[in-house]
Amino acid sequence: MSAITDDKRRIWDISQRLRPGLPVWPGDTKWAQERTWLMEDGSPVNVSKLTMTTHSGSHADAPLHYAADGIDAAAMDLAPFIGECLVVDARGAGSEVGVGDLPHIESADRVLFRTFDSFPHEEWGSNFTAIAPETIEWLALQGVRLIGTDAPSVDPQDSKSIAAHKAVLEADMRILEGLVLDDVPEGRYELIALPLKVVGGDAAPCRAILRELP
Ligand SMILES: N[C@@H](CC(=O)c1ccccc1NC=O)C(=O)O
Ligand SMILES: [Zn+2]
Ligand SMILES: [Zn+2]
Repeated sequence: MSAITDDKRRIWDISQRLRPGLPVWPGDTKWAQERTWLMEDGSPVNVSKLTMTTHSGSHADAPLHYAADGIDAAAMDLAPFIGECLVVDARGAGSEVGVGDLPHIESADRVLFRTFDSFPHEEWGSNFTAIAPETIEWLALQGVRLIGTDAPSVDPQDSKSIAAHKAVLEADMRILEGLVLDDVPEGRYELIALPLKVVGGDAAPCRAILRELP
């Protein structure tokens, strides 16, 4: 029996399906696919072209997104994106997750927030729950290195200060946005969510999963 099938730990795929019609930030690049080589036309293979925003679906922001001199997706260390995490049910937090919405959090390196009752797979929602900058500062003081959310941003859609992203920058934390956490009970899991190695990328899509801890 291969080691792959031996590992019976449950896996939750917390990634959005990348497809035409994928909801994107208003004004951002829509997801598009085009076949460039077709077997039906005699090509030995099918090949496609993708047009997409770096912030497509479940993705990791790079510091370059919120700091002109920030590092890009290809330069980010991978350690924050692999390891034990805590999933927190923050539904009902309202416009933003405040420190008062947090459970007692001890020794968490990574915290993922669920804010949707049901993830909006088919339509863009502008009134998503952001994360208050004070919450990010507090989590940084607890040693948290990565913050994830099912929302499309840690800041409100109309934010001009992007104070939550700036708090992340100050603490040199990492961000995952657009996760799908509907089927994930609160608790501790192994997170694996590796950003594509996009040189110059201000963000990069991830195939994000959670796995039962050993
Ligand atoms: N996922 C992005 C959303 C974002 O910031 C954004 C994406 C496209 C165009 C503009 C954006 N932000 C503010 O104007 C974020 O990191 O928050
Ligand atoms: Zn983003
Ligand atoms: Zn962001």
